[in-house]
Amino acid sequence: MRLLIDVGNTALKAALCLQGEIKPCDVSALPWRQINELVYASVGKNEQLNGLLAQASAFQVPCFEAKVTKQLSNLSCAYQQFSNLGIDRWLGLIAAFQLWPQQDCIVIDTGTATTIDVLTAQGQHLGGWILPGLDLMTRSLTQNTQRVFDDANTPFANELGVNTPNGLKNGALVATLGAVEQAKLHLTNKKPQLIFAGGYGALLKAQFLDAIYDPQLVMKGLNYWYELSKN
Ligand SMILES: Nc1ncnc2c1ncn2[C@@H]1O[C@H](COP(=O)(O)OP(=O)(O)O)[C@@H](O)[C@H]1O
Ligand SMILES: CC(C)(COP(=O)(O)O)[C@@H](O)C(=O)NCCC(=O)O
Ligand SMILES: [K+]
Repeated sequence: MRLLIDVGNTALKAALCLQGEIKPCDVSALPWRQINELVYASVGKNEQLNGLLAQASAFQVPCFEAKVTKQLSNLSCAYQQFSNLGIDRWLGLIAAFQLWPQQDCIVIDTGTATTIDVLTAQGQHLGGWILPGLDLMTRSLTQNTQRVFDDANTPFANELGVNTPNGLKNGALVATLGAVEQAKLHLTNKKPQLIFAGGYGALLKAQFLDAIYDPQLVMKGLNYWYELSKN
């Protein structure tokens, strides 16, 4: 069994991969004796990750860290300084390229930040954008203004705001949706496959026709990275 670990700026996510099936798991109750290798990706330092790596070595489980490369199979990274690209973004691109081959894709991962990456059918990463995540957007305003306030029961909606929490939340949503529309302009094919992942992925996916929400996208990318890199 393969343990997959994805460390973001907010949370560490874990999953177990068995015969190609990826299932989220709880790191506090890991079947260490059935784990053959630990494959991980991290966008920053993380104490919890260090603890897991220490446990892995205690159980003699080999560990492999995913890194961004300029090229991986037919996928190529837009960044000259490819090591500066967030590994989560690279993994999302790997998963999109493997799952939707010969298809222009836009990968949107909503975590602490919302990242948007444009990928051509030929596997060329054209680049993308880094936006504050929806909660980061709303928090930055409530914490830096006197009269903008939020309301936990107000949903994010693609509508004009008719009160302060509406204006705040809907503004964060439409800013993010607008960026996705802008990303489409960088592809000649006007109907690229939109692939959403991350905490608000389902919410964003619902705003578009024929879009995909895959909460395990980054984990699938991590697994593909390992398969493609170990050979
Ligand atoms: N189930 C959820 N419902 C709503 N928001 C979520 C949920 N999970 C995550 N989020 C949002 O995404 C952020 C963290 O999600 P995650 O994908 O774990 O981020 P990261 O990859 O940056 O660690 C949270 O700050 C919150 O904004
Ligand atoms: C933008 C990110 C922080 C998103 O990570 P997350 O929201 O998952 O914590 C991450 O992709 C990152 O650290 N990127 C490095 C800068 C870049 O991608 O250009
Ligand atoms: K993420």
